[in-house]
Formats: sequence, structure tokens, C-alpha cells
Amino acid sequence: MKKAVMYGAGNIGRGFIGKVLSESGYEVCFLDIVPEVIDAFNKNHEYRVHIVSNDGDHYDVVKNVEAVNANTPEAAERIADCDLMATAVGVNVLPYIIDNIAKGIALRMERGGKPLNIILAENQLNADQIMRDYIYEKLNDGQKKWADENLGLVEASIGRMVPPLTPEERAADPLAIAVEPYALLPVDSDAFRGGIPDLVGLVPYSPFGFYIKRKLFIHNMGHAMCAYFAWQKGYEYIWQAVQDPEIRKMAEASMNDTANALHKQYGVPLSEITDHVQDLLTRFENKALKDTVVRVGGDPVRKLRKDDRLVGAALYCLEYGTKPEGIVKGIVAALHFNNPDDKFAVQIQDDLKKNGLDAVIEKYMGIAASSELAKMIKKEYAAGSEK
Ligand SMILES: NC(=O)c1ccc[n+]([C@@H]2O[C@H](COP(=O)([O-])OP(=O)(O)OC[C@H]3O[C@@H](n4cnc5c(N)ncnc54)[C@H](O)[C@@H]3O)[C@@H](O)[C@H]2O)c1
Ligand SMILES: O=P(O)(O)OC[C@@H](O)[C@@H](O)[C@H](O)[C@H](O)CO
Repeated sequence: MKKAVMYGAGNIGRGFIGKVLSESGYEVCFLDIVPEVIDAFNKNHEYRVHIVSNDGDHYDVVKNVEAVNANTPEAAERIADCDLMATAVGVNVLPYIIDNIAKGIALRMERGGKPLNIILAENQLNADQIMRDYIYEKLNDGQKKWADENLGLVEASIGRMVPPLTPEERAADPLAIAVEPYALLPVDSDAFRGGIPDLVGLVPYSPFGFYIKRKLFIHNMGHAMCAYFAWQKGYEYIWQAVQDPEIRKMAEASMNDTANALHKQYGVPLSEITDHVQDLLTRFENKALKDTVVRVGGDPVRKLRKDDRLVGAALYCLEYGTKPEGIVKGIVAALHFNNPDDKFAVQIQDDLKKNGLDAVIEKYMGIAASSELAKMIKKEYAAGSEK
């Protein structure tokens, strides 16, 4: 059997990519650090994925799985030996998995191994370049040359939404997972080395910039807007946000603004992109998924970065001639996300109090306080304070 390594056995690793790999004929080795999750994989070598929607639910069984602790030398061995690999650990964790990846590459090269393709299932623009830079810092010149020719770092657009389960659900079954039905996996077809693998639901696409921007600047931006407005109205779930006519209208208008910019840059018919917006809004209504406002809005420090969903989308709209009025409201709502259980939200709230809005804009969004977008944000923020 072909072997795959799935780095990260969380929501996306278990609920999406690991499942795709198994269903595509791979024996899947998950690398993770949570002992009860690792033990559970190695006990039964299979797990169930609950597929939920407003129209009903069913379970799929994912077979031929095992797990290895990522903090042991065995992790690099598995990377050296596999036919395909993917990561879904979270953007902030990526720097911590580089050592194992670099060691795996070194072993693979020594053993005359085949090219290594790594599908990057992370919500990060230019994840391929970021990972190549991290990995190359750990390689010698010979290894870098091998990696130039044999290491495929493959950007992917991870559209499937997978919320966290409750502590009670996790305690009952450490591998429990519930997902929405959507299961397409668009990937950058130009990034593979040595051929594109045959995976269930794979959509190889080039130029991939279109898909990655559509994902981050329409899907994740609209999602984040729903979450931050929902927080202000005291909702717990995303489906509640999107059923609120005021929130839905603002999210939809902003998603359509990005759709316009994408249409202008890539020439994809506008109706095709706005149809996708409507489909997303329907998917956000998935009540059975129980996706939460605190998950989707979590870590506003990352979500407010210049290369992420809100500020990134606003700058993109400005570049293509649209004033991002709605997205700016979303940015301001993110600045009001004062969830005491989210350390990143607390950090922004502290900085706002101590250092003021200009400093927060420059520090977290990476744009000048005198820039056009910053001026729009400040105007909207002040208008909110006057209410
Ligand atoms: N959940 C979603 O709906 C969704 C959808 C699309 C994309 N994403 C993106 O996918 C990525 C993963 O998100 P997720 O929701 O699966 O997160 P998650 O927190 O559920 O999963 C991350 C997994 O990585 C493991 N991990 C953490 N540190 C590790 C380490 N040093 N070594 C090995 N494993 C480690 C964790 O134990 C966990 O199992 C993120 O970049 C996220 O933005 C998530
Ligand atoms: O994972 P994050 O924190 O980058 O973003 C939160 C959600 O928008 C995200 O996980 C989506 O559910 C996912 O990208 C699927 O589309």
C-alpha cells in the first residue's frame, strides 16, 4: 500500500485530508503530540467521521490509519519513507514542525528517495514560499539542491469547515469529528514534483492565486465578518450570524466586493464567483455543524495581518478600484472582539487601551496609520464610538 504522512491529527487532518488520503488508497500515518489521540489511532486503526448538514447526517469509516508521536525520531523516519505528505497543524505551529521535515528530507535524500510532495492545508497566503524559507534554513547546500528539484510544497484551498467538538464529545471519543459535506480539494497543480497524485476530490488548478485569494478573501473574510459581528450581538454559532439579516447583508456585500476584484484580476466570470458567494452563505447556515463564533473569530492577531482575510481583502479591493466599506466594518468589529478566553484578543484590547488605535493599526495590520485604508478604519472606529 502507498504510504502517506498527515502532520496534524486535528479537525482538518482527521476530518478532511487524512480521510481523503485513506479513501485514495494510502495507509495514513498521523503525526501529532496529543497522547490520547495517538493511542486511539493505534488501538483500532480506524475512526468515524460524522458528516452533518441541515438535510441529515451519516458516518464514514476511515481505515488503515495509525499515529506516531511527532516529538520522537520516528516522525522523521516516516517523512523520509512516505509517498505523499500533508500538514494541517495551524499557521502558528508551522515553525515548530520544520525540524522534523528537514530531518526527513535529509534522510530521504541519503537513501536516494523519490520526490516529496507536501500538501499545505493551512489558511495562509504564500504558504509554499513561507515553508520553503523555513525549511531551507535547516538544509545544507546539497540538500537545498535536492529540495529545489524534489520538494513540492503544494498550496491548497481548504474549503471544508470542521468545528471543534465539545470537551464532553472529545472525552467520549478522542477521535470523534463532525464535518460539513463539502469535500473538494483545490491544489496548485504547478507545485508538484514527479507527477500529481490521484486523490479523491482533488482539483489541480493553475494559476493557483485565484483559488487561494477566493478562499482567504471571500470565504475566510466573510466567515470572520460573521463571527465578529456575531460576537457583538451575543450569538454563539455562525449559523445564527448568517441568519441575522443585518450581518448577512454586510458579509454578502463584502464578499461580493472581493468577487469583483477577483473578476478584474483573473477574468473569471463575475457570476461564477458570486454564485460561490451564495453557496458559501448557504454552507455557513449549517446548523448541525455547530461551528462557533469563538473558533471562527479566534486569534484576531493573525486574522488582522496585512496578508490575511480582512486587511488583505480590503487592500486587494482598493487595488482593484473598490472601496471596501463593508470589510472595514469587519476590521473594526475584529478590534472589538474582546473575548477574555482568547489571548490574542486580550493582547489587542490591552494595546488599544495602552497605545491607541494608530499604534494598533501599524503593529497588527502592518499598514501606515496615514494610509487610505487606515483612515477608513479610524473613521469607522470613531463613528462606532460616538454611537
Ligand atoms: N477547521 C477548519 O474548518 C479549517 C478549514 C480550513 C483550513 N483550516 C486550517 O487548517 C489548519 C489546521 O486547523 P485545524 O482546525 O485542523 O486545527 P486543530 O487545532 O484542530 O488541529 C491542529 C493539530 O495539530 C496538532 N499539533 C499542534 N502542534 C503540533 C506539533 N508540534 N506537532 C504535531 N502536531 C501538532 C494538534 O495537536 C492538533 O491535533 C489551520 O491552518 C487552519 O487555519 C481549518
Ligand atoms: O482556521 P482559521 O482560524 O484560519 O479560520 C477560521 C475559519 O474561517 C476557517 O477554519 C474555515 O472554517 C476554514 O478555512 C474552512 O473554510
